[in-house]
Amino acid sequence: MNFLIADTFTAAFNRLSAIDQKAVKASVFDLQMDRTGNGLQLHRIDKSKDPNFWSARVNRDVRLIVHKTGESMLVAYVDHHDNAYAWAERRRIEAHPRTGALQIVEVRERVEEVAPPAQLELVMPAATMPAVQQPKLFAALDDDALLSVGLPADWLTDVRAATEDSFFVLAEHLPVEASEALLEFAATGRLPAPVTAPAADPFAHPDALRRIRPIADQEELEQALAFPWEKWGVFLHPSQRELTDRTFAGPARVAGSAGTGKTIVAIHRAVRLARGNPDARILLASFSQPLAGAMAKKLLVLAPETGGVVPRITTASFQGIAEQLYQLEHGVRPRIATSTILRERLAHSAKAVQLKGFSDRFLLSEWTNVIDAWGITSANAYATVQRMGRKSRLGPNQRERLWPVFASVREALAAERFTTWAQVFNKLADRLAGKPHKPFDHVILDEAQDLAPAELRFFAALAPAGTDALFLAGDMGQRIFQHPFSWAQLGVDVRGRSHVLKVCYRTSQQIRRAADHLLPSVLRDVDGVEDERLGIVSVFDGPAPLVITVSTAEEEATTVAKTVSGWLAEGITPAEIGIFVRTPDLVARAREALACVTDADVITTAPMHLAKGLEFRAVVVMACDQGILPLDDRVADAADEAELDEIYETERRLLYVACTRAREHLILTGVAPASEYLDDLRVRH
Ligand SMILES: Nc1ncnc2c1ncn2[C@@H]1O[C@H](COP(=O)(O)OP(=O)(O)OP(=O)(O)O)[C@@H](O)[C@H]1O
Repeated sequence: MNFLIADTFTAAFNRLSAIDQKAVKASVFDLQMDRTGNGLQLHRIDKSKDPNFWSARVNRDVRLIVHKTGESMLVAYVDHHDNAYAWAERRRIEAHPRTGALQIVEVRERVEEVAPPAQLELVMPAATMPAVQQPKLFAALDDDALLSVGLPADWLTDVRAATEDSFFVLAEHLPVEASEALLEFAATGRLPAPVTAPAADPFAHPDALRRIRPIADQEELEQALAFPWEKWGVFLHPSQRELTDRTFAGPARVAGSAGTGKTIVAIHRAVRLARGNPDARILLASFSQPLAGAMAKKLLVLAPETGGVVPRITTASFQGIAEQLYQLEHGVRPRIATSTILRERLAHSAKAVQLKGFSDRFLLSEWTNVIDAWGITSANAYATVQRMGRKSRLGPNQRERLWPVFASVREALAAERFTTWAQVFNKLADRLAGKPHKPFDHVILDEAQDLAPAELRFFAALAPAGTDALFLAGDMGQRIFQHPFSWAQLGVDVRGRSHVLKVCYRTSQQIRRAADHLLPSVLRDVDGVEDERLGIVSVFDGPAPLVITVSTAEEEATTVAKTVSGWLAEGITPAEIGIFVRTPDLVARAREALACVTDADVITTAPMHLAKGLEFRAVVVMACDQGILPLDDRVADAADEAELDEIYETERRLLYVACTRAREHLILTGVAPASEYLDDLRVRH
């Protein structure tokens, strides 16, 4: 007999007190050992429409709801006595007649039972909103189309009557595959192709595996109950599972907007590869040490078994792993030239050759993004380099004049035993290329959109080329540190092996939609790989983000303090709040605003660049003033119109990253005249 648990059970389990949870765990373990349930006093739930629902006694008050057939025992729900019964009385578990996926269907009897739609707050002030009757979102879809995406027949009428505001309330009652497909239809006018059933087994359908997981043994059960709030540890979206399980003949990439679970896929994939081959050595790396640390923690959730796969998965930051390998080779850490040193050496060399017409900023940027990034070591190489991502054109004469400056800086740095990160990565890549044995079998990288050329070369060389060697997770819309360049030219060709995730788990529909207005709907990289950003759906609903422009910094501080205090009063903890500003200097403005707020020291205040990869229940993006977003200093850096465009776009992406850290609440504040980007967020959706 199959033993299974449902996500409705883990979610309900999570809401119980610690004492009740302990008792429930013991009962579920008993049930797994003795699947007849004889020891647990099973009672059939007579009032349920589904004759296979039974209750099992956990303690005086708590009841476990199981669904028992000849072939399977499914742990479906748990709650205090009356609630547990009420839940089971209103559910059916059955294979959907069209898709074949097993579903937990909420029985739909009377239309008025569904709560009226919540009044949604809108970004625009109410006074300026025209009072329009909302169109029915799905009126154009016939029964056949609605059933094809897994909508239970009971809900056809409600869905056809749904408007934009009422749909989210309704969506909570529907199986997720149906609500996601309908949201995608609302966003794009297209219904996604249904997931085809692989076999006659309704439990094996990819949509069923999102909510119901077969448990093979006690170890798996322990893992599933160890961190019930980490739903991703047990239940994956079919598109996430597919990318976790698939074998790729060459380098592959997972893309997707913020919060679509790219990191989750990267971690699952690492564990899957490690479990699949007991000798495999895997690198799971991310942009920074804190992000690598966060992945290491999640890895333990997914593979808690001691002595298991975790020791074979190395988690590290991009620079961290390079530093370790450098140290192994050279016995010392690399002596990295800071940007102050570089600026000083460049100015000195420019003066020595009496170079005119190029600013110090330009020299540093050309050094960092062209000479050093691409490892240019000769005048010839500089004459022909494509200066990828540098939009300003440089003719042969200009390059000839510039080269002696860069050549002398290279010599000066070498003489002082300085190196740069790009040199470290490039040298290690060269060394690895000649070695028959590589340090890893599989390399998985998160935040791949911010890889520099030398870093990509290095990571591509870390594992033997071939099946599943390199897997990259990233979102072009969040590229904030690097100029774009061709991955294919460096041998990392992901064309045909690039997949986009479309379900956003982090950010409410309202916040995600507003943030999406900051970016184009399709992003294309240098190799022509496209990320389509239309049709992304969020799995939950919340208040619309607020955009507030005030006249003075004091007024802004008062607004932020009031908002944050309101969140705290609502039960959001200080650790669940993040405040982001454009530059490190502005962090003081955020701290001052929090001066009178309780437990303010636990609230994260940071520059936007450090927001990457994080998430908070509530976020404030402060100081969105003109001159700050985009940052005047950076705009002044632009060598020409084309470079100016790139700077504007990068600043926009930075704001997108900051906004998409928010799960439920987002507020943006600025002192007038405010950042022009705020107008995009204010657009009525
Ligand atoms: N299948 C899932 N079920 C439930 N929650 C999920 C699932 N997949 C991801 N999540 C949750 O969604 C949030 C975002 O996931 P993750 O950090 O992997 O997204 P991301 O695409 O890497 O985001 P970003 O691009 O912003 O770094 C996390 O809280 C994660 O736990």
